[in-house]
Amino acid sequence: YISMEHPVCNITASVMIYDNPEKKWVHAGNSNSLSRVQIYHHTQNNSYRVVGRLKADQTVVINSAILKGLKYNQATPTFHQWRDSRQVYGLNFQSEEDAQSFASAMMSALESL
Ligand SMILES: CC(=O)N[C@@H](Cc1ccccc1Cl)C(=O)N1CCC[C@]12C=C[C@@H]1CC[C@@H](C(=O)N3CC[C@@H]4C=C[C@H]5CC[C@H](C(=O)O)N5C(=O)[C@H]43)N1C2=O
Repeated sequence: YISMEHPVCNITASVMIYDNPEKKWVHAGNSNSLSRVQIYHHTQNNSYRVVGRLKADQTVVINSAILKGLKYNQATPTFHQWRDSRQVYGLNFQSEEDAQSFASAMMSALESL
């Protein structure tokens, strides 16, 4: 099977989802544990998505399309966030370097859309 999607980055982060009614951030997958967060590039239709899986049990905790015009907000040097049609996502990185590495992969994905 030739997968049409290829990871263009692969970073460890804690994934958070904003609970709008409660007005607070919650840990995705209800687990304050680390996830492997990847940006996948679907080569055939030149689309991208962010996929995150808990390291502990591979639960998918984020699966969000990166759409043209997405505003990626680097709220702090180690907490970045963005919205999609359904939710607001936050990534808590372990270092500024990891955050920058993810941000540059996100930015180049956005530029190529
Ligand atoms: C207009 C808008 O959506 N603005 C967004 C940010 C944003 C800007 C541009 C493009 C996309 C986004 Cl998501 C926004 O301000 N949001 C999205 C939902 C929550 C929030 C709205 C209000 C609050 C004010 C403080 C800030 C926030 O939540 N922060 C700032 C960075 C900080 C970092 C980490 C997280 C982890 C837990 C901690 C907390 O909530 O106690 N926390 C925060 O307090 C985060 N907030 C937000 O990020």
